[in-house]
Amino acid sequence: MLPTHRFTELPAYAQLRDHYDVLNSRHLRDLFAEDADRFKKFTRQFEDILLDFSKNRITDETLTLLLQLAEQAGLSEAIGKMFSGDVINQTEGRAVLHVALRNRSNTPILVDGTDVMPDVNDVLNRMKSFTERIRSGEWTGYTGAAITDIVNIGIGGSDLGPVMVTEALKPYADDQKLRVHFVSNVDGVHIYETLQTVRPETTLFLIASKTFTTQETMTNAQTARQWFLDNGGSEEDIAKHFAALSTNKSAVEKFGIDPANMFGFWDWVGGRYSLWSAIGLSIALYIGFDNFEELLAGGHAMDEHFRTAPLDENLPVALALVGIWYNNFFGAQTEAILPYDQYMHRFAAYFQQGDMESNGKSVDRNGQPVDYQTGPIIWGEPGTNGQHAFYQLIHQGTKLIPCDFLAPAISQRPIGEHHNILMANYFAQTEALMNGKTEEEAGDELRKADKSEEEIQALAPFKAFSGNRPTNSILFRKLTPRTLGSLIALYEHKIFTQGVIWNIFSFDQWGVELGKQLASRILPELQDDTTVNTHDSSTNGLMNAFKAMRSE
Ligand SMILES: O=P(O)(O)OC[C@H]1O[C@](O)(CO)[C@@H](O)[C@@H]1O
Repeated sequence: MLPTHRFTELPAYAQLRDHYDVLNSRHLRDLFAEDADRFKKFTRQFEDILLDFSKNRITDETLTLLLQLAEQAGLSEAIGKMFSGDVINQTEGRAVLHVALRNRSNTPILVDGTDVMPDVNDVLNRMKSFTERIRSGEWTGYTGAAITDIVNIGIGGSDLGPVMVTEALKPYADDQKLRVHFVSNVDGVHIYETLQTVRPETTLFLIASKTFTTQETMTNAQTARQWFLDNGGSEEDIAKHFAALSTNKSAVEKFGIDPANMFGFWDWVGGRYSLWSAIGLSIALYIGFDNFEELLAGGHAMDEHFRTAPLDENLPVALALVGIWYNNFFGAQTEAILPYDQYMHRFAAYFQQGDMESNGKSVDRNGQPVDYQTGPIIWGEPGTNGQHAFYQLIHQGTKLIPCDFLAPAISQRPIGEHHNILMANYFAQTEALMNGKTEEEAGDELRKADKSEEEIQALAPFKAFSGNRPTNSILFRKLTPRTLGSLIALYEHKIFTQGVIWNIFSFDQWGVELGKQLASRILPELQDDTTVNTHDSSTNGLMNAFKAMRSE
């Protein structure tokens, strides 16, 4: 069990409120002018990853108070409990052990008195030999031809992680010919379009679902199965073309997948933390098992840092505290994740689930409604594309949007001046957001451009930037599997830290249930043309309009 507290009653909370009143009127430009050591003070290094959080509206005192807040919330104890397999997902009665999946040191981790590492290693070994057989062409489809295409069918945590990682690590798949496809949406368009591009005799379907009951995944899996049977495959051939990644053995067998092709995991792996488990099989197939192990090693290295580094040297803790500062004291509603790396184009989408499904809660660990803000809205796109879309609002809008800027020093595809141009934009953006441009400076520029004093007066207010807009810069050497593993774990532990401090449960997701329940009640009502009158007037009206439109 995690310790509980009242977030707003922690002594440091009141001190931070008072401190906010002082700091809110300070400009980042002045904070930098006053303190030559700011960069040194507010950067933290972990292996090849540098976190610079100096361009935040903080001082030494802010950081001290935020660290006290973390200590008073029992963060150190909570970290210990997660790593030791305590039942910290209390509403589901489960431990939270994605860290065990990447525990390369193999130190025992006990759940109910049993070490989970032998089972973890057993599945990893099976994934390794399966991956090698598929990639080498030893495993063949029903015509004797090697597998060329992997279709992962899954949704949420059984999709977003593998999609994000396979995109991010595309350069590591250069050596081989396997293509990966991902089908998640129950919209038939998704499976239709994917099946257009593959052939049954050379395709391996991975049915990825922790529960093996998710409506979208089961529907897509049945459609894939039928397509396979309709296009040359037989029932006996299914064993060569379907594998399951799941915790639910009986449902897998019922679906007709050979238990030898099932790669299991455990209830202590949350869906949105599962890319490190058998759910990562598509990743291993795509980039090879050695690279998959490097990804795990990177995650493990960050775990060890999070578990052992003092809080004030701890990268996930720094990210979490800065986020809390804006979320709970400045009233910021959102956070943008902006990778300056095209291969990371699904990174923000991945952490939309990671963060929002974890910390989108309004009841605290005492079962009481919270009277403070919890998880932020996460969004973002890669730079520089975002600059030409939504950065206007970040620079000059009325909302405070803390942003994380991520970038590699070394491009995976060094072509001409591209990377220097990309990085020039990366550095320019955080500098611009911090410093802004005064009306006076805007006026001087207009004067240099020979504008009349009248024009200057009229235009300067529009050309000024308030600045004082906070950013974190996360600079890393290169987007290797190891570094990506560390970056993912960095954000995972940030989310955990914030959940502990907000006194909420970060590892359940009851908020997704109601919609699922209602959809299964509505589905039979859509199966004929009878007028619907069992809901409110809007839902009835919409369903009846839908029925009328489809029969026109
Ligand atoms: O892997 P499953 O069981 O199909 O679940 C998929 C997703 O559905 C959810 O339970 C809720 O939408 C997610 O947490 C999970 O990642």
